[in-house]
Amino acid sequence: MSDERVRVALLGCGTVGSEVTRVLLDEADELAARVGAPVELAGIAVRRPDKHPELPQELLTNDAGALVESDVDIVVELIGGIEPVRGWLLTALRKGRSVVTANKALLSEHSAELAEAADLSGADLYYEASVAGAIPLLRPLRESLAGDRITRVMGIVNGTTNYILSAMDATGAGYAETLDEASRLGYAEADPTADVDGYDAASKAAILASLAFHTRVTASDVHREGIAGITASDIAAARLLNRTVKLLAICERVTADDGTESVSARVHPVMIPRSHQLAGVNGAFNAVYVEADAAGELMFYGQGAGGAPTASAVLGDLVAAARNRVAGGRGPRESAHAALPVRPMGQTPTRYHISLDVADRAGVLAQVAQAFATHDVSIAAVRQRDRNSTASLVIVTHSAPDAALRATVDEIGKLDVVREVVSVMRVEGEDS
Ligand SMILES: NC(=O)C1=CN([C@@H]2O[C@H](COP(=O)(O)OP(=O)(O)OC[C@H]3O[C@@H](n4cnc5c(N)ncnc54)[C@H](O)[C@@H]3O)[C@@H](O)[C@H]2O)C=CC1
Ligand SMILES: N[C@@H](CC=O)C(=O)O
Ligand code: NA
Repeated sequence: MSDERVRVALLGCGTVGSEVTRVLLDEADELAARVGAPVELAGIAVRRPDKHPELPQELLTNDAGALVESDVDIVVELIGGIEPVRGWLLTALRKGRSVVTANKALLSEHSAELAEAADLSGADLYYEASVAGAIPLLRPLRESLAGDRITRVMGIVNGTTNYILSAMDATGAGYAETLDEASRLGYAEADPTADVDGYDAASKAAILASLAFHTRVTASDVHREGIAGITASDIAAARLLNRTVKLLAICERVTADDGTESVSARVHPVMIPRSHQLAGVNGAFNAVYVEADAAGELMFYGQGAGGAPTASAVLGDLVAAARNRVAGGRGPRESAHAALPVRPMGQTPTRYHISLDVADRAGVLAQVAQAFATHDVSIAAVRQRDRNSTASLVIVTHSAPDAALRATVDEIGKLDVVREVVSVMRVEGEDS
């Protein structure tokens, strides 16, 4: 074992940071054996040191900037958000300190400048915990699959919304009470609108698309819809079709007829058949499918949120960065050479489920069908149920550009014969 210590600065000691601290202090000998040198916690930046009587007081500071500038080898950032963290991490990387972070909000907007700063000094930048919590997913994309051609990454990447949707589906629980529970359990972001409005999943989709397609994709490139608009009617409409509702991140490599390639990345609620493997992913669990030319289909599953699971991924990165310090060498650098354009959502082929209450009289179906024909959208299935003077129509389309599907829904909503558009949602997967 090397005599040289690897000195670690920890920024933030909340849900995830407190679990990382516990392991660093309690499992110091074990970590040293794995790294090949002692790993020393040099300081912990917290907002209010007086609020942390449980931590070694000599390690605490409220000056994260000064801790980053001090004599440390690795900075572990578990505060979250973009500023002031971005400045601290750029400073750390420019000074040659390796960075381990779980901060998807920052990475999905600023990974290019962080990667450039890391390259200039030769430092490592690791962020396994930023997507799908404990699940080893970014390392497989960056390393194990680096020789393959990935075509699709799709899955459930936000634990909070999956926890809420699972509860709504299983027990009919209300949205607000379930969100409070997800926050109490440490799954939700400090501002939970990042979860429910899909920002967190969009950040993760940007990170996944960047790694999968060797292209810089930022959160603003990702089409984003959250679950705030999901109602009991949507859940009931899905149930009638033996489907359930999940918030999915879908990243695809799209090849046009002329062979040119682009990338599509989107986050939105989707109805999937109950027989689909993602339908059985409940609570704060995440699951991600990766499709690659040679590997075929791979599935990654596990705890996507929570202090201890996320700390597992952070500590794995910390050990990797520490080993590089001790043995020399670097982790994988940014790979963005493909620089594919991002395809707008309107051009992305999707399929819709549309549930309508319509007047129960002759010619209604023809008017509705005409709206589909006008936008060149073909219908895969129609189901009708009569209720007094109203009928309920459930329509599932074939694949069509999303813009055409949206235009069809707008037109249908304006028809006199349509009393209410009850539910509109994209669908994935075939009914068995
Ligand atoms: N909680 C989870 O399940 C997961 C969280 N993450 C990410 O991990 C990071 C941390 O998340 P949590 O631990 O859940 O958040 P948290 O809100 O529990 O902890 C953040 C801590 O940073 C502290 N902080 C804020 N400003 C500070 C400053 N200027 N100096 C020192 N400390 C400061 C806060 O007081 C708080 O204790 C975020 O980037 C989050 O997105 C990633 C995966 C899962
Ligand atoms: N708020 C996030 C935490 C993990 O990334 C989630 O709910 O998934
Ligand atoms: Na992960």
